[in-house]
Amino acid sequence: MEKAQQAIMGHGSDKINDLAQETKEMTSSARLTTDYGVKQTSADDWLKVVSQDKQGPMLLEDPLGRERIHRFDHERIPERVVHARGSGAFGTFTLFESAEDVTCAPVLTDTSRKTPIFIRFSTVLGSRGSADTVRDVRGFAVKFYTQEGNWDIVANNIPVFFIQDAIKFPDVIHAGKPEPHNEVPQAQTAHNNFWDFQFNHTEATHMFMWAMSDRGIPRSYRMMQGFGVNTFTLLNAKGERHFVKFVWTPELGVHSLVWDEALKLAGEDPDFHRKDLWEAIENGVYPKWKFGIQVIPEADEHKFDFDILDATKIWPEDLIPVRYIGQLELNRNPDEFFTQVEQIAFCTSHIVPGIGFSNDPLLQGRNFSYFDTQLSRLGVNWQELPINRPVCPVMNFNRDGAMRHTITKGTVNYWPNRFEACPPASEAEGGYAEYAEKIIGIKARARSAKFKEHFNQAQLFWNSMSPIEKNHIINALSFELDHCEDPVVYTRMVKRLADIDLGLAQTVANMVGGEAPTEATRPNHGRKAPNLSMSDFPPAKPSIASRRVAILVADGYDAVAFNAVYAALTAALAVPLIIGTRRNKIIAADGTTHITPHHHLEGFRSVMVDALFIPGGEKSVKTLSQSGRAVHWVREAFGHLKTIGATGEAVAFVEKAVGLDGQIQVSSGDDLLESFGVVTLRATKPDSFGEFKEIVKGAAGFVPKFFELIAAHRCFAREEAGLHSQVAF
Ligand code: HEM
Repeated sequence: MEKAQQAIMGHGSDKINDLAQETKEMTSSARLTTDYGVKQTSADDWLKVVSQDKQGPMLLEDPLGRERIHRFDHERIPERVVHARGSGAFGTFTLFESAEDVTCAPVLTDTSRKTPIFIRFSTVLGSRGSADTVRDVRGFAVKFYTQEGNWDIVANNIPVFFIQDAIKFPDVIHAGKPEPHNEVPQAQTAHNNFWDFQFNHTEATHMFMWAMSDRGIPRSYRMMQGFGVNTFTLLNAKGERHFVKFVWTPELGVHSLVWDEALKLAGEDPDFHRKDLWEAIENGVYPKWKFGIQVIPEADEHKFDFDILDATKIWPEDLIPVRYIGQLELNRNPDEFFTQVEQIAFCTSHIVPGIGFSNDPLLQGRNFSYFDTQLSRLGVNWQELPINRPVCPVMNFNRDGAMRHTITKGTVNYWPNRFEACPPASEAEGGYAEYAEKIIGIKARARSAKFKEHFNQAQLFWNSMSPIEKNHIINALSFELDHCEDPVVYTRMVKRLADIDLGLAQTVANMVGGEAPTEATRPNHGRKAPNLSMSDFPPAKPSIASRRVAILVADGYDAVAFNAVYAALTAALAVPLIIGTRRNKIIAADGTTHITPHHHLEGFRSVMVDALFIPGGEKSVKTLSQSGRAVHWVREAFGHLKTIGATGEAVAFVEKAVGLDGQIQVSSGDDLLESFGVVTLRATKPDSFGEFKEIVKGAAGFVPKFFELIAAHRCFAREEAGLHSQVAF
């Protein structure tokens, strides 16, 4: 009942209210019926001809039995041909600043509006049941249910694409998906065919650098940027046209997993991103993104050394700054996965008046592809499905087809008709008017000259990375090419890297085999651009909200330290997770206080949290130090650059577990010490934890220091000093 009410009142958008008409509640007062509405007396036994021992053959006559099996047999629909694995949520788009100078679309000019949205996140290559944390591009598709009709930005978390022309899409996807002879590997680019294609198809070079960067293994969907990738156009009331790219940036900053963590999560918690999104929304920590536009006046189309219609190129922000004008917020989880997340269908061709296409040849092909694929995935009437239907009236002469819902009254189904029923709208009435673009040309399979340059921006991207990000790209390429068994593939690919940077090519060649190039095939131009490195996006307000923090305990733990940290984490809207030696009650050192852990050491693993705290307590710490699994928790968290906090007797435990012979400093008394993301305080008093108010730099007290480090996401100084790689985990 509460949920039904929430569905109506909840984040009360037009779309939620629309869906409420279609939403049913399963309650104890409801009774089991067939699909045709007849109440059923049994859910357990098929109708049979029975003898006295109640055994006997089943009767085909039983409509309930047959209906149950029929319906089950046909439950699956084809999964998406790409982006099959995903999850999503409802939310709101709020406009802060009118963009009426460039567009007349009310969704981008009317600041009093709140537009309902649904966002679906996805990986690209894996099938529907594959793991969330694989290295891949992430889909970031947004449906705006505007008053003028649905507007879809079918975006990714990477601003460029592998191909310039849609005709190549089947090739790039075939090359990345499991190989055709043995259907291996699942949801991976680390195989011969993917890298064979990357070598042979040089326009993909810029994109594969992004995919090999940390952007390919996000910590959370909530910590990724979104990019519309393709070039669209905006039309203002004066009839002027601008080229536009859409981009949005998360409030929480842009953060990634580390590779070993991503690999392990794929096995230990394959639903990691799906659960993360769900948990944050359930806890009221709503993910938010600043929504922006990059705009180029029509007259400036040819002013750049790249073609602004080429989807393998970014528009560098020092040349074309992002103008942030609004906010996307997710604030409501779906009620049912299938009817909402699986059945939602996006189309790049869905635009509203004030927004138009460009001659971007990737976009033009996408405009055909999405609509077409929805026909085979969902059927011709897919736009009538509750999640897909607009919140404004739909009225036309499209008719019939499988699963048609709408009942349209009247005697005519064509235009023009003698009743003047349902005429086209005038522009003044909000009718979509195409921009009158002058086109004179010859019919040819051709691309503009600037499309043929494939390496400048790959270099720009590489040059703009921080040293740590560069290391991670080298490691990613070294991993991927190590999985290519065919020497032709990896020896050619390392040569290709010399088109980007000689040092990069030499280091990777050394790791994966193949002749290390001795000179750059193409000198590095040395240019950089802002906002390509993930480190360019620190959150405006540091926060640990929604961060998962494990607290490791055994019998005899220090309840004062535990309570102080647990309460502070809760106050900071983080998610404290008590990890015990067992899930049954754990008794504190005082012999009376106790807690019930959320998980036990074997059931949960350090990869599922952002940070670790171990309170003192002689007996508890002794038990933990004798547990190989507990030691592994500490080492793995250290190896994955996570903040580790320890107090009392746990300080010595952490020092020993990490075992770096004094390379990290720990507290020896009442001195609070932070060393490479390890915060320790050996001698604690009830007031030594410090009070949590807000996260500030250089705060005093154990808790504020611990939180400051967690808010920084990971301790990269540990990696820079080469400490994490000395620890076995
Ligand atoms: C700029 C490059 C591209 C981006 C950013 C992109 C993004 C996406 C996203 C986010 C989805 C998942 C939608 C969802 O969540 O349901 C998707 C699905 C899909 N994309 Fe793309 N894509 C790109 C290029 C292409 C091209 C060039 C084609 C074909 C010519 C294509 C065909 C498809 C198809 C068929 C689906 C499955 C749609 C469904 O079944 O619902 N994409 N794409």
